[in-house]
Amino acid sequence: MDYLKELNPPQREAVERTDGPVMIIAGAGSGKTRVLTYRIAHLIYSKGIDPFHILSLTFTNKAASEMKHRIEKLVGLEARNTWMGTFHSIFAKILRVESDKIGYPSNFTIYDTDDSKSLIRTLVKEMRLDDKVYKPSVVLSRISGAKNRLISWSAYQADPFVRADDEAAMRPRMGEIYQKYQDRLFKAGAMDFDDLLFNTNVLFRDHVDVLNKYQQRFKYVMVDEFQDTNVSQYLITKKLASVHQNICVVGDDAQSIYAFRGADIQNILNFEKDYPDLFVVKLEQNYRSTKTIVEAANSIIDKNKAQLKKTVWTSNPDGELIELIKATSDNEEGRIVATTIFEEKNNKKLNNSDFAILYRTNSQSRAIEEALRKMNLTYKIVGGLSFYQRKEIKDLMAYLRFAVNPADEEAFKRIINYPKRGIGDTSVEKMLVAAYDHDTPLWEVVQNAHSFLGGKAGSAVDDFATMIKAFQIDIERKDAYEVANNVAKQTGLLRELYEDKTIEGLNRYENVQELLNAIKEYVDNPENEDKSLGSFLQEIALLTDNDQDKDQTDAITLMTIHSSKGLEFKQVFVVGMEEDLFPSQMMMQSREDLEEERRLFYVATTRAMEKLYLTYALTRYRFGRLLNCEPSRFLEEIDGSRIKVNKKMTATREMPGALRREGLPGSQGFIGIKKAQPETRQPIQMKIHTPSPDFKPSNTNNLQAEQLVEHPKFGFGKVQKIETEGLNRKATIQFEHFGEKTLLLSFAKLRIID
Ligand SMILES: Nc1ncnc2c1ncn2[C@@H]1O[C@H](COP(=O)(O)OP(=O)(O)OP(=O)(O)O)[C@@H](O)[C@H]1O
Ligand SMILES: [Mg+2]
Repeated sequence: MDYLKELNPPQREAVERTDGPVMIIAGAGSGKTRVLTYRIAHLIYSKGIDPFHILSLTFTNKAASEMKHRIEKLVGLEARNTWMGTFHSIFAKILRVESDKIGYPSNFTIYDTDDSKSLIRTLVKEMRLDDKVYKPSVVLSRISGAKNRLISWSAYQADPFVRADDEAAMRPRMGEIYQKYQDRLFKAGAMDFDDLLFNTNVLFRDHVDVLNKYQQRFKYVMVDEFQDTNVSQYLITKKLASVHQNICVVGDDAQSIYAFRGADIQNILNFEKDYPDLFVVKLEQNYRSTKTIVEAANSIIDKNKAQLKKTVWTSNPDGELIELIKATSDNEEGRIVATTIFEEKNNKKLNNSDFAILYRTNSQSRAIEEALRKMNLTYKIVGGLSFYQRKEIKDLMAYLRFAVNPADEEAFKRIINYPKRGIGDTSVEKMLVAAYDHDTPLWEVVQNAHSFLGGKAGSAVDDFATMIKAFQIDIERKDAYEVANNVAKQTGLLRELYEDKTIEGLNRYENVQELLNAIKEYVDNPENEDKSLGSFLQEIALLTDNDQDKDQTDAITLMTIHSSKGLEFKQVFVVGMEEDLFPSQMMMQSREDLEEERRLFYVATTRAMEKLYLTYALTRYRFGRLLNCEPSRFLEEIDGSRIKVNKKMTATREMPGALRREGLPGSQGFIGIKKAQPETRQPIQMKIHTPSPDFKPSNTNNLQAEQLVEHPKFGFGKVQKIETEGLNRKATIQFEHFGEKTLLLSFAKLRIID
């Protein structure tokens, strides 16, 4: 077998240099991931290394499974035994084995972001703080930032700089919340995502014998997308590799796009210091994209000051010019993208899966989805509100979580009175307070609740506890599927959904069935040795946004640029190329932030193999308001000779003459385009709006005309007028997608935006 022939000389060198520290920092599409894949194959095949001794850390679990399959093809089934996955999934597995060393049960729960925010909301309420100042998302990102830099709550409280920051932001009690948050997680036998890494560091720091064991096990350590590792991840890898020193990291500083999550470009620079005898490989040839795309991408990233110098070139043909498309509105942008894909598919005999549509924020997908649906083009959304974030799925999962770990407070709050069994909020609060005031495990309180709740609520809690105990006996004896199936039935959850005969109800019922199918699949899969419910739950908790496209249908991929890292598609559409949207207004506080946005643009363009489209709209609904937009400054930064304005598209649309503009960007710049007339919008009957995650109805007593609001079903809108008729106050609201509606304010649930 001559797999080494499929590599160019520097790639081959990186593959063959298996021992000692190696770093590959190279441009997009130059074969970094390919080198890692072949390197593992080479270790197994030529060096006879037991796959069990190889650890490889990837950005998504999907990337890991693709890599595994590729290696399997090269060296056979043995490859399955390599340790491959995201940092979170690998170290969650290790923590499950070693949890007792740090005082956790082995069946610890993993809290997702919703659970974390809900816990923070509870704490903020208990501390009688203002949740507008201590917003759960803000508090969580502060805590997360600290943990990713390995700052514990006590270090946080002791650090005068951190304190000064919080005080300046009028949030002096942040450190206290952090402490309480960790305490509650611990008592609930739960870890959030950041804890998986933080606690691994604690484990390795305090238990040398454990560290030793894993140092011996992982003789070869590899990290893909190294530019996006944070300090916590870097330290884990460094510790693991410190005995054998066989560590290979690959990445591209130009693609570092997770600074906001604590990724630190400094890791690349430190790496050279930490390993003085480091072997550095340069890969310069791009195999992915046409010359046009490679050159355009180079011209973009050149504008960044902070970057390591490197050259990227390709021997691929020039290919087609990049096409720039202007649309009058976001809806028209969607229509143009859909028709273009339709034409390209026919002309070039492409599949749906050859196309990707990338955007800066998830909310942009709506207009695109509508247009694709109208043209009957199959698509899938990666990320966004995923299957496992749906309410009905979270409900059943909460039952399963609680049965496995009855200390799990967030799961408890979700299910104790769902389906309704007459246990009111006050009773629930009483139980939680009892647990915290007397420092008693929640499960013990629940089992004895009748003694202090009494009456109907008391006996309802009794029944609940009996039911959970029966599930726990099941868990000991049966596989995950049998248990889950039984839980869905016994709790009344399936019945509740079955009896709801609306379309949404039916959908929810089917979703729960789908979850049960997924568990069955998990149990039937011979690759999963541990078929217990606990093991299934852990797997699900660690799914990353990119892991959920299991079905094999031929579909166009829609996703944020962030999720597109490492992937490639024949044709790529980057939509919403507008100032304030991309570069994003929200992220732009400094020059560094602009550079990070630019790297994001570099990532987007370098996903394309054959053809790149860039589109922008002149008007767009954002935050419930029709806004005029200006083309993104990034469009002017691309080498003008690599791009053409799609005249056909702009000319065939009915647009005011002043908007039709010909010629290439760059020369005069086209930021000066006259503002568009807002398109007259027809209310479109479309799917019900999904309310914002933190949707909470506002007090509307002082609601006035011109204010922007969000309605849980009709979405965003602007108040036209307020009228009073007898005792009733009515608001007439122009909704973005549902037209004008008049609502009675005593009934309508509205969130006031500003
Ligand atoms: N020597 C080679 N011969 C042929 N094809 C190659 C070679 N090296 C890489 N490729 C192909 O080029 C494409 C890009 O490779 P790969 O995904 O490994 O690049 P990368 O550097 O990891 O990119 P990114 O920075 O986007 O993660 C893949 O389709 C890969 O199979
Ligand atoms: Mg890669």
